Amino acid sequence: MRLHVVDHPLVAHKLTTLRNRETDSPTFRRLADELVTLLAYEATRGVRVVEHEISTPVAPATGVKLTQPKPLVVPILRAGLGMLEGMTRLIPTAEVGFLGMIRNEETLEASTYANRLPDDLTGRQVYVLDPMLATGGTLAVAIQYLMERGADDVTAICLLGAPEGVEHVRKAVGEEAPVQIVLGGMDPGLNELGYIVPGLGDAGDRLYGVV
Ligand SMILES: O=P(O)(O)OC[C@H]1O[C@H](OP(=O)(O)OP(=O)(O)O)[C@H](O)[C@@H]1O
Ligand SMILES: O=c1cc[nH]c(=O)[nH]1
Ligand SMILES: [Mg+2]
Repeated sequence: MRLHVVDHPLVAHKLTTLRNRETDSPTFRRLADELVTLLAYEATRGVRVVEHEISTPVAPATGVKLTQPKPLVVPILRAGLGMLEGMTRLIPTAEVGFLGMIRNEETLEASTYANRLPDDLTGRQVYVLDPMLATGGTLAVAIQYLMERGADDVTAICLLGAPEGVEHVRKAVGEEAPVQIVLGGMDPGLNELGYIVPGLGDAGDRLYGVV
């Protein structure tokens, strides 16, 4: 499993405003959207392409195009939905599947309440979207599930992560797994409620309001 923490001043600048408790929901949504596009640019360096012959107005040329089947993007509801548009702006032809997952706020265990994915993911390259990687319980379950269904290359894009979460996912999927985690920032740790510190609070609530 590979970890890439994006080191870019624009990402750090946008993350700072995102974290600020004074930032309202519309601004939070816009920033999450902008951030995912920046992170996705890094996260898709390994997107699969094949050679493609075209003719320019001047001469024949060999370029590349995305392979078939197209990459699958999987936002983890609810908060991951706030990253979907920014991702599909970069890969408009990607297919989109959905996983609805919720973390029990007492036990911190993740459970799945919705699943709308292609049945067979054999050989698929999958991009998972979830703004927060805290204990890692949610992401570990999601990645293991996608790999059980056949995905052979999984990249998770998260706005913020904590070392505990990264290590949990690493242990769950295994060191050699074809899994990559791309983070906009890595915070020092978690508090006793399992929240990332300093973090940004509850990403779902900040995107969509408290339910
Ligand atoms: O790494 P973990 O400890 O598992 O925590 C991270 C998860 O918690 C949040 O979702 P939440 O359960 O709050 O659901 P929501 O998106 O509906 O708010 C977040 O969006 C992640 O999915
Ligand atoms: O800090 C955290 C941890 C889990 N989920 C969130 O939305 N934020
Ligand atoms: Mg939440």
